[in-house]
Amino acid sequence: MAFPSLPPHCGSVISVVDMHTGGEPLRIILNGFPEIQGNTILAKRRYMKEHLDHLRKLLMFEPRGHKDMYGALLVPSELAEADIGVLFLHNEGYSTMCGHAVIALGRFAVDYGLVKEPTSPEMQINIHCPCGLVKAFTEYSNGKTGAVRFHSVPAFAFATDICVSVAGYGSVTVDISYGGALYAFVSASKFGLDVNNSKTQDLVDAATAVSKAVKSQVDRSPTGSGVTARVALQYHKGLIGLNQTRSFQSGVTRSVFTGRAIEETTCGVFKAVVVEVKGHAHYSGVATFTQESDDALSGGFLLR
Ligand SMILES: O=C(O)[C@H]1NCC[C@@H]1O
Repeated sequence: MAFPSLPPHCGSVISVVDMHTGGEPLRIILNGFPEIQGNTILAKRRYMKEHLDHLRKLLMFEPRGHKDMYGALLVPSELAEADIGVLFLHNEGYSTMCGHAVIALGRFAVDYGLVKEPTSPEMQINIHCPCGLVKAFTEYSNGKTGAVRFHSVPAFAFATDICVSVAGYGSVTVDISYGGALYAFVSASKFGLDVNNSKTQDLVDAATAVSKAVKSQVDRSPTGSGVTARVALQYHKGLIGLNQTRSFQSGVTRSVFTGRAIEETTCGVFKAVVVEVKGHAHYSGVATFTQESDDALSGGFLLR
């Protein structure tokens, strides 16, 4: 059936491009947003949180999104070497780093002409994230973008063998490591679980319990910043050397990221490493979202 004309729309209209990286969604905002004020990326993040949080909920929550939706809002950066700046959005707020988003943005920036004439076999894109400058390298040949690798901000083991009390599970030993965001690592076997074979909900329940004690989460993809933090932790423990590539598979989607420590560095008082993470992102859609003034649910809601 052919529709002769579009129905009338009123209220705000926001256009997005949807991608996913190993199954983890990313909604990139194309237009329809007001200007984000602030002289630095962190000031812009605060401005968005204080003045435009309703737009995060509009795009991340149902009926347009869902609890696990992620978003990227491109903003100008104050760093001369940055090609683009980005704020990351999700169901709870604004993260400092999002590796799966960086992988998707590596393609998007080239495909949407946000950076100068692409070069083959790879194009470097400097992405200013709230955690700092992240260098993405996008494969490019015959006019097509491919896999993306990125170099993290310095990553380091923050604390190891920390005992935390986890509701319902008792005392659990965790390692805490930074990969642009802080992660707590705990062996699934301590919960009688296996990341490849256990039910996702059981893993989520265990991670949520640990999260309540030390803050963490379970992801569809292997998690870019999580892989970064994990490689830094393994390097710190002497389990891997420089340039030793490890593969990390999502127990949920089976998608794979690779990670390796490529260089020693420091971050304040911590011995740190620059970690390279590589993965694939794909486009999944283009959408224009609208909001009607008489829709009581138009601001977004979450059912779980
Ligand atoms: O890849 C990442 O780093 C992100 N994925 C969802 C949670 C993390 O921020």
